[in-house]
Amino acid sequence: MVSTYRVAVLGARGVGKSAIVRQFLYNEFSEVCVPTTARRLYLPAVVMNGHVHDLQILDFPPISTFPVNTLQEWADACCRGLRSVHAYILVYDICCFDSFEYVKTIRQQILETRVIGTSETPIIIVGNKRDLQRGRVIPRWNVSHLVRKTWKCGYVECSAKYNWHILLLFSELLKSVGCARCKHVHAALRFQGALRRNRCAIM
Ligand SMILES: Nc1nc2c(ncn2[C@@H]2O[C@H](COP(=O)(O)OP(=O)(O)OP(=O)(O)O)[C@@H](O)[C@H]2O)c(=O)[nH]1
Repeated sequence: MVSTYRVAVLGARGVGKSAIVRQFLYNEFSEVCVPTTARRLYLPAVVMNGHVHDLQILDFPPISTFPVNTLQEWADACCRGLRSVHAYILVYDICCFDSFEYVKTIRQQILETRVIGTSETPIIIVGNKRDLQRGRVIPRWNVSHLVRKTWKCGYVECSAKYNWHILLLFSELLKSVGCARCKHVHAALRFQGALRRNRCAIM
């Protein structure tokens, strides 16, 4: 059986959202900063522990506010599909304080606008640009403690540039969306990559 999971990647301008997705899908990284102007949909299939999962990864440009209802979601083309995903990846740049504040705000808005009675949509907080560790603005322990203990969210630090912990991020993601088969997976779990690498549509 193939399961399909829809995931939204959100974060402030230039934190590396697209770089993370492209590193995961294509094993490539570019120093050139090309601002995302419209949401992009990637449709990889991922094999994990012998099971195939279809992912729909939505890479969003920075949004000003999370849509409070379905009407607002559909009125703004950039936000379409945002409220109905199975998980959120909220990315910040470990060297940029404001980008963490952005993540805080968006997370709060997601919680406030969540439809009462629906099951919780997992949120994973990602600290990107770990290779620039010397420029870190908030101690790792403080963020990790806040995110894991207080927010009850997953926390991963990665470097899209050096492909460090990118697979870990997506394995955490699959685990968090309740993939029963993946619940007892340990660090040795292996992704066999995106099977249909070229399935990328710009919407
Ligand atoms: N050093 C370093 N640079 C990175 C890393 N990830 C992304 N960058 C750089 O950060 C810049 C922005 O990367 P993008 O992937 O375009 O960021 P984004 O969040 O998708 O940007 P917008 O969608 O326009 O908001 C680019 O110049 C990347 O090369 C990383 O892990 N380390």
